[in-house]
Amino acid sequence: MSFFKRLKESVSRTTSSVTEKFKNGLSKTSASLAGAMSSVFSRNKIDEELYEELEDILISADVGVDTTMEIVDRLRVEVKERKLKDPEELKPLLSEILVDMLKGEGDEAGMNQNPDGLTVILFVGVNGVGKTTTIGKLAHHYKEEGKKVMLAAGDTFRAGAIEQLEIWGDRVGVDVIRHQEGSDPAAVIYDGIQAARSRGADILLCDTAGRLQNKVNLMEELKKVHRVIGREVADAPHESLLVLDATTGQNALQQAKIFKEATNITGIVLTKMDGTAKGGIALAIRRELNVPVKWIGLGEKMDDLQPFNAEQFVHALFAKEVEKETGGA
Ligand SMILES: Nc1nc2c(ncn2[C@@H]2O[C@H](COP(=O)(O)OP(=O)(O)OP(=O)(O)O)[C@@H](O)[C@H]2O)c(=O)[nH]1
Repeated sequence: MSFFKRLKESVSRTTSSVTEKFKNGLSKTSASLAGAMSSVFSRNKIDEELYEELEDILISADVGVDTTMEIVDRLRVEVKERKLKDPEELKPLLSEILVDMLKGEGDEAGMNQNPDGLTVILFVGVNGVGKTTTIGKLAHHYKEEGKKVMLAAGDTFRAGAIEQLEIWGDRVGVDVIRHQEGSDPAAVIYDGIQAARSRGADILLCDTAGRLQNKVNLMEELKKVHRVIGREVADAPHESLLVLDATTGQNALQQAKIFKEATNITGIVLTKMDGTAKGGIALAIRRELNVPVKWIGLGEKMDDLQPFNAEQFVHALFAKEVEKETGGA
């Protein structure tokens, strides 16, 4: 069976609204990639020039130089092994390689949760990347699953951050634990844990301030937060998610590298994918950081935050080609 057929089968296992969300959210990236690639695939033979054109396209989609080289090298090997001659045959092969690379080495992008007690999830990232919005959307997601969710307003540094989280708390209908602006984030999160326990919450989502200007401060603050959480709840935080704005491209990658040096990151949330034509950044982040992308922001609505899925992602990029080959069946 061709890879496009397999891809279609695999995405049809989730509800069609999820597939539509991925397709709509990634339509800018898909349009720009598909447009650029059509000239590659309509060449009359697979040669060095074709590979070079493909490299340029991937790099300009923010896939990053190292990741692009890895993709094209794998393509060359497979073309030789499978004895492919027609550039058209590269489309499904390229999609297959992208799915494989986005999946990583078998580590599923699922969220680690406490099987018997409170799950604590920590959010880190610089201001303006969509951290508060992501916490709000995730609170909505878990509430829809029937979980009791609470929020801890640990970004005590940025003016307005606490109020913004409270607005989300009201909107979603979950309690927010807060202190005064400027207070100790670890103390807010400590109180959050106590309140979550006494109110029987399943999940506590903790905001933090993302001060990148001073790495030592950032490190110390996050270390203290981790220490407090770990002392109160065994094996917590269960996830430490770094929120990155996809529209900032290679800058997001740089931020991620600094955060990764400062603290233990278990997953990435890539926001605003709907606002960029350079969604290739997801690949660069996955490969260069070796941290799974766990959630993806595909729009501003509450249910536009989706669990990341490599097949859905690649399917959305090549949706037109998949439909063409599988005949819309
Ligand atoms: N289109 C789109 N917009 C998003 C997405 N995620 C967040 N936003 C928007 O990005 C803007 C910034 O989001 P915030 O949540 O305020 O940013 P923030 O990271 O919390 O800022 P700090 O509180 O300073 O950390 C808001 O207007 C959000 O609606 C997304 O996936 N798609």
